[in-house]
Amino acid sequence: MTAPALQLDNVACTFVSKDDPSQRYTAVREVALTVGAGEFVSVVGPTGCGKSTLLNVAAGLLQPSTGSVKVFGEPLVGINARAGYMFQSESLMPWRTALQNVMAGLEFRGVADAREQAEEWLKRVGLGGFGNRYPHQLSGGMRKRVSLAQTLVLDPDIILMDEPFSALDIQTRQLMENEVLALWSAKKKAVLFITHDLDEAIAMSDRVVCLSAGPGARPIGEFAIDLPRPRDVAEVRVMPRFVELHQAIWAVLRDEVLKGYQQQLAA
Ligand SMILES: Nc1ncnc2c1ncn2[C@@H]1O[C@H](COP(=O)(O)OP(=O)(O)OP(=O)(O)O)[C@@H](O)[C@H]1O
Repeated sequence: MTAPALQLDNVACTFVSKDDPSQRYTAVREVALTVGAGEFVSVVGPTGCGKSTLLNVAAGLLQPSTGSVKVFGEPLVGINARAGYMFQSESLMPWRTALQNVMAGLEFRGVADAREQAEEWLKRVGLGGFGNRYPHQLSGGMRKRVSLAQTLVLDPDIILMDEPFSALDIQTRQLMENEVLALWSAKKKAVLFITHDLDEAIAMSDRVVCLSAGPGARPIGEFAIDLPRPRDVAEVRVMPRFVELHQAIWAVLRDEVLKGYQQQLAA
């Protein structure tokens, strides 16, 4: 049996409290999470529960306080070199054109045909004619496409996405979600996708993992999404099975979301 792309075992992350440095805050604890090679897994949970923290652990940007992280069976040491990331915030370099942004990682690696590969990826994300534009000359959706090309051009075995489309309007967002699914199904990389949007999680994923509210957030439910593929994220939402899955997952998540919301109000 091949090792999972990503395996978190008994992971906990404790931070020094921002309000009172003498206090410690345990964001997540007892987290076991696996993403199989080629599997698309989403993590959903209330606001502030620790979703980004887990993604940072998977990326190797944050060392967990306890527990272990394995990447294709090997213990993760330092940055996860087999993963590419796409974050919520803009990650493009404003002084570089779209093409130069997509090329940057390949250049850094010393790849000889960086320009050709970057041009190819810009075409794949529908921006063939826009390589010479600077980020400020592109729409929000286009900038996300450039980010996507920038991530995928490096051909990572694991793709880590932290609410990548949350800033987009709903139509652009659905287009991007479908594009990601099409690209993913062609290459079948492992994806760990963080979102607070349950509809998006169900529409995209093979599996949805629910986290409890913090402190000490941990997985409290896991659901296999047995909807047929290929999927159109807008069409799949009206399928009876989608509605059933949504109800089942929301039943697990609802109280936790309320708890998370109340904690935010109290903070
Ligand atoms: N470096 C840090 N130092 C102190 N506390 C932190 C640090 N990083 C995260 N936290 C705390 O850990 C908790 C989890 O944060 P995290 O950003 O992972 O949540 P999230 O689920 O991604 O939130 P959201 O849904 O709002 O994006 C929060 O209470 C946050 O304030």
